Amino acid sequence: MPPVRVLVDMDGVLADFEASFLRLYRSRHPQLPYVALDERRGFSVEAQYRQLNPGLAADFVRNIYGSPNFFLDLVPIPGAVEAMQEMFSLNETEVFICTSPILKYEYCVKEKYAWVEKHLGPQFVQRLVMSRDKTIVSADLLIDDKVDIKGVEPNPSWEHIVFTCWHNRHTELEPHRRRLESWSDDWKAIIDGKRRE
Ligand SMILES: Cc1cn([C@H]2C[C@H](OP(=O)(O)O)[C@@H](CO)O2)c(=O)[nH]c1=O
Ligand SMILES: [Mg+2]
Repeated sequence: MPPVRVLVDMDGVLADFEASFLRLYRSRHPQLPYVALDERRGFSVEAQYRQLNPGLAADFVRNIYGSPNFFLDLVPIPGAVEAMQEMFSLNETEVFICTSPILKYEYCVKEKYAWVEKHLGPQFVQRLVMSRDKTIVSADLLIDDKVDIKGVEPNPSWEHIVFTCWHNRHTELEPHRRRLESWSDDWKAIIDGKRRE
């Protein structure tokens, strides 16, 4: 039987983008209104902050996650590091990290590599795929918090498993779509299910 190939997203799945964003935003702008984590709706942080405060300058929110060390200092999502080490050691399983850099890439790209080496080790630095378009990367599974993943390939090879995150927990999915609620959820059963397909 061929191995099962799994792509694991980084922000929102391995690294806690939302919590770090809020912490840095509040420390820089303690006088401004903010969106609490359990009030987050929709993938784009910027879109929701703009709704709250339409007068925000174009790069006001983007400057937070475009800052040096933002991506390097992201805290791992609970259970993520352990799950990745375990997934890496499974027989007949190929695991890769698949992440999109932000367009203001100066710090982000290098820091994503450094984060992976720091938290997951050099074996995962070799397994880091950076692409703004994940539909062209081939695999059996993509575990990702972004509900709508679009790109040039209309029929990606992977099944997208939605990783539950602050911004998507209220999103209703079409009945055929599956979620991984957290790293305590049974990710091994999802991989084993793919082996039998
Ligand atoms: C702008 C923005 C980016 N991101 C993350 C997702 C992408 O990483 P990843 O593909 O690892 O989830 C990256 C570029 O969009 O930044 C958010 O999670 N929320 C946002 O509002
Ligand atoms: Mg993500």
